[in-house]
Amino acid sequence: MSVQLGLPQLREGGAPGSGSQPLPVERPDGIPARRPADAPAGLADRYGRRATDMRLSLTDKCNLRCTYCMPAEGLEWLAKQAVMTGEEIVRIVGIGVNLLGVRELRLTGGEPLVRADLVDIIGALRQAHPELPISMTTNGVGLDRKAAALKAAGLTRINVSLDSLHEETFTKLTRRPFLDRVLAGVDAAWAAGLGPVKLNAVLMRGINDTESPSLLAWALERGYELRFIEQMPLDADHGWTRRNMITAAEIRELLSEEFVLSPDPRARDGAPAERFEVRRRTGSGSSGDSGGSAESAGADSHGPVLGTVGIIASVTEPFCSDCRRTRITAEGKIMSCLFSREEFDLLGLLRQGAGDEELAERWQDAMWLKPKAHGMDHVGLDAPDFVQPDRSMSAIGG
Ligand SMILES: Nc1nc2c(ncn2[C@@H]2O[C@H](COP(=O)(O)OP(=O)(O)OP(=O)(O)O)[C@@H](O)[C@H]2O)c(=O)[nH]1
Ligand SMILES: C[S@@+](CC[C@H](N)C(=O)[O-])C[C@H]1O[C@@H](n2cnc3c(N)ncnc32)[C@H](O)[C@@H]1O
Ligand code: SF4
Ligand code: SF4
Repeated sequence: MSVQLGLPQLREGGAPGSGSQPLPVERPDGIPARRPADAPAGLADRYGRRATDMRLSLTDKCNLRCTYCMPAEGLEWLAKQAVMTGEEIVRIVGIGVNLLGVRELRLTGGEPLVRADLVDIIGALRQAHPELPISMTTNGVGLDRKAAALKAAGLTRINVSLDSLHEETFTKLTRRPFLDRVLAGVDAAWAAGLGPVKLNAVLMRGINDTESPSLLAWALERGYELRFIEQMPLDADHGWTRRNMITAAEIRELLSEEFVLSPDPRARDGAPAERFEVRRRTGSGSSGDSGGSAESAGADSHGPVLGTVGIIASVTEPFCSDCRRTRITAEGKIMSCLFSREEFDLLGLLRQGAGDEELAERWQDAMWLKPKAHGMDHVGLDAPDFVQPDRSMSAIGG
């Protein structure tokens, strides 16, 4: 079970703040539950990082059942009243932006498009924060009908998950026959001006791994930025194994059959994706000579840059030391790390009548306790002491 962090016990009907019990000074492991008074401003943590990128889950529901995320059946949805309303979302985002230094917002889920009030929520967020970059990660089902409205409401850009261009493979991975609908959604997002359109593909051994070069060729032709993602242990079925996952080194090797990758000179800026410039492999057509690492390709030897590709290597090349993310789940819980086993019930406190300042302080306290990496004090999703969160990726907000 996840631990609920530091929610003060309020007197019945009483206002928070003066009426609340003080938070425990120390947790059993000796870490103070409140951040020290001289801690840096904003959403700082004990490891010198500061979260400025907020990822907010709009719902735990989804219309696909990707094998690396959800079970085929049997996952219960949150009760409607447990999920943040549009107004609550706007208030929480406002606290993050106005009081805590949040500079970017990502809407995710579950599947954000299944929320009937999605366009209204985006419109209200945009009205409150005219300059805030607001992006969304979606599976793309139904996006063809909503892309223009999302753009008009103020969405800045979009990422769409697309693991395969083969109907059979897509259906096997997502357990739903919706490839055509996703492709229509990707095109509509581009046409609506929601670019740069980024595509996410989780590679699964023996299913879509060998398709990676053709998926990249397809994306490059259309001007989409494809990112390959290492599968993480966040599936409801707990089927992940380190041995069976496709690593970043393998991804580079697979792509080297057709392409030459060289490091993108732009700064990474804490992004999960390491970006590479892509050129088509010319000459002998030899494959596999990159040894799993990016080559320094001369423009003449391999032709012009066709675009970029990203590799998100959360498992084998983690980027936790520069993590700038804070997460809010659909039921308004703060998760300081994707793999946190401790959550802080911000929505509960809000519904008890807490003011913005108090909510901001509690958010800071929760982030102060952010683990160093992978929910622990060290990296290692395959480490013996790693414990997979109770929630699947869909319920956390990926
Ligand atoms: N380990 C880890 N992986 C993350 C985290 N955030 C995102 N990811 C992974 O990165 C993938 C892509 O995330 P997206 O929501 O598409 O966006 P992004 O790559 O963070 O951001 P942009 O490139 O700015 O669009 C997710 O599917 C996760 O697999 C994180 O905080 N920790
Ligand atoms: C949880 S989904 C939520 C948004 C939307 N439903 C979608 O699929 O884009 C966000 C991202 O998490 C990724 N994801 C889900 N489970 C994952 C896992 N076990 N390992 C790595 N990435 C995962 C998906 O591929 C997707 O790109
Ligand atoms: S990855 Fe996204 S689309 Fe797939 S099951 Fe999870 S939440 Fe749904
Ligand atoms: S695993 Fe945790 S610390 Fe590492 S990048 Fe993801 S959210 Fe940040």
